[in-house]
Amino acid sequence: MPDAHGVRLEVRGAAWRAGGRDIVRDIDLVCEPGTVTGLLGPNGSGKTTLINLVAGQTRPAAGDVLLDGRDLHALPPRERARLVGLVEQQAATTLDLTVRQVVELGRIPHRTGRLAVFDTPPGEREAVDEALRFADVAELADRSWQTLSGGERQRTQLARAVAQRPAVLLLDEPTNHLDLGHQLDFLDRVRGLGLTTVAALHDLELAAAYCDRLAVLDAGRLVAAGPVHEVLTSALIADVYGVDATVEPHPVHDRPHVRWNGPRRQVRV
Ligand SMILES: Nc1ncnc2c1ncn2[C@@H]1O[C@H](COP(=O)(O)OP(=O)(O)OP(=O)(O)O)[C@@H](O)[C@H]1O
Repeated sequence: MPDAHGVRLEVRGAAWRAGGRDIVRDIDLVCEPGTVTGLLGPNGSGKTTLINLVAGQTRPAAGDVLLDGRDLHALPPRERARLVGLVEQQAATTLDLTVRQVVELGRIPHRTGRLAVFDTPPGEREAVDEALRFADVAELADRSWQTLSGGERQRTQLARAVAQRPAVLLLDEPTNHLDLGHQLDFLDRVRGLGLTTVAALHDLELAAAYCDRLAVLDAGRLVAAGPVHEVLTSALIADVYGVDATVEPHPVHDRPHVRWNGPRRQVRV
């Protein structure tokens, strides 16, 4: 598995525009090395947009993304691809690849010379095998990607990102196809990687249980960021999600536990 070698990620005044409007703007966010940051916010609030900016997939219209002080968007593409691993919300491909071949794609940024895409060099097979085991997809290695279930695809994409051995791991709603057991297992394993991780999550319970810090987007603006217990309050849930909820310490793990009572507008006071 990758050593704990996360870098410091800093987003400074970042903005991105499309369709004549600001999709995100004035985003200032610091993620210390090896920490897990949960990115929260309602549908359309800009989580995927911010993740794509940090992944180097899109360029900010304003501001910077810095990795250990270096401008991510100024790095050579291959170096950027080595440093940042991305598990997208819905990874689609029409190619008929096996699970092993999908995971091998994670090694491409590390290759030098004129090796064919699936011509795995000696020594690299180990990284791929480790990643397959890590994400619990080793038994699926020879299966066609096209035949996988949603959860199996998500775990395969995690294996690809782990095989890449990045310094920053970006996860866009990584647990949305996973059953409860695999959700807990997935986030537990991700924490164990020790990478600087940003995960867009809709499940507030999971975010509270597995993240060190939370960052909350609302209509493209960062409205809160900080340690989980400071950010995840009933006032924030009411403001951002329009939901009446009670937040109290979880009886087992002492992290915030969210109990929703209903949409805010229907709650009588
Ligand atoms: N290329 C684009 N052109 C126009 N609008 C866009 C474009 N990309 C994203 N948007 C809009 O920007 C907003 C933010 O989208 P984004 O996918 O970042 O939200 P999100 O917080 O990830 O949402 P969800 O929780 O639904 O996945 C949405 O209103 C979306 O429709």
